[in-house]
Amino acid sequence: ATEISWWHAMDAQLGQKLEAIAEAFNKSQSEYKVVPTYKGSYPETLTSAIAAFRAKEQPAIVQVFEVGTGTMMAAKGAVKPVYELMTEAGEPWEASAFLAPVTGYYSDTEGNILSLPFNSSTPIMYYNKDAFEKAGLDPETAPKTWAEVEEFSKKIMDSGAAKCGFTSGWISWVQLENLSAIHDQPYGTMENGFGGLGTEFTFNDDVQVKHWSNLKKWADAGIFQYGGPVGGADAPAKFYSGECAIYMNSSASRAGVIANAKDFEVGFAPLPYYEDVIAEPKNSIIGGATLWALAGHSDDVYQGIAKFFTYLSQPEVQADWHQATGYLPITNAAFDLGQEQGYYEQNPGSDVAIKQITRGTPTPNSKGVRFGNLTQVRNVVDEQFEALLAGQKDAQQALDDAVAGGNQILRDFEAANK
Ligand SMILES: O=P(O)(O)OC[C@H](O)CO
Repeated sequence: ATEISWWHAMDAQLGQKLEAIAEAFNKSQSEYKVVPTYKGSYPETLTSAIAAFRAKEQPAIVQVFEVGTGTMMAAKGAVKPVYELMTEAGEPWEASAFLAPVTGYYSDTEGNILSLPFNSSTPIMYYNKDAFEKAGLDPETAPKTWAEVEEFSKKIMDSGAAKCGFTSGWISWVQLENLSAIHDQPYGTMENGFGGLGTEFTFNDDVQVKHWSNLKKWADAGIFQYGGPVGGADAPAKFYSGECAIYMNSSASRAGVIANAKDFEVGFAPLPYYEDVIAEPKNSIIGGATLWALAGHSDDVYQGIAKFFTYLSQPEVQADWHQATGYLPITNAAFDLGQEQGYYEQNPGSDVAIKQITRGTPTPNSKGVRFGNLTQVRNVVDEQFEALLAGQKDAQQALDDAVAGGNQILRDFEAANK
């Protein structure tokens, strides 16, 4: 069989499920063999793929997180766009089969999908119902606003139900990029980078400054505990162990929560918002990753990738992956299938992410953020957030410095992609 190498960044429950899907595809036919390899975190996987491409040892498929999209789109000679791959391979391909927020993010200006939106997510809120109950709060009522997050956290801490109010994965994604989208604030110019190169970041405006000031205040009071840079590796354990009663992270953290938060009931809710800023929060934005086919492989390999992508897009496979992980059902048919199966009714909270990412009418500020080298920009955001927590600067200064550092990265990206 022709081997199709697949580099990915999924570990623990997500990695096991991914391996099982590759295995099922391999069993379903005998011409192609998909060989998945775990390459570390999302940033590590992207870096490995770029290095491999330069050494002409690139895998057939690489999983790239959403913030790597701008970089991949600019790397024209390095990728094989999915719409082209599917057409050339004669595989049926309907862009309209995919959920609108997903297709919008991963398409070029002509509306062609460039990578397969295999695992798209959006951040949500998880909470410890038992801790809520112990604190005299209604376990069925999650905090809706940031004011309630603060109020509930204080009650939880004062009653001894938990040591900390909340923690969060991915500060940049959850507490800055999504914060901006939900409150209909631009993250940068030119429709958050969708308009092309020549963009500037603008995430140092009032709402972001207010939120980061609050996070610093809440961190000092012990209400908020920082989960660490990039994905926030320390955040999940703080929730699983009962230390923090509220946890904000990817909808795909659901798999880990279900497997590890065994000692209490978990509630699922949309992300909080500032009611004095917006009465009806906008949709949250996409995260997770897509699968990019890379250039430089044989026709036979491309034929196999196309067959595998068709397999991954089938309603049964998609619905199974979505239900096992918490990633969004990326096709409308996979969502419909889940409804027919009664999945959402039987699993309360499993549709929070879908409802949140599709609520209201998206604005240019809530379509997503797509800039070149955004991976590096996130590192700058993390550094500035840590400087804020360390008391080296206030929120305005930290965000101003993150914008200045981010803009420099954008200029470097433009210079390299002229
Ligand atoms: O944890 P994931 O896979 O949903 O990804 C979270 C972020 O979007 C990564 O940039």
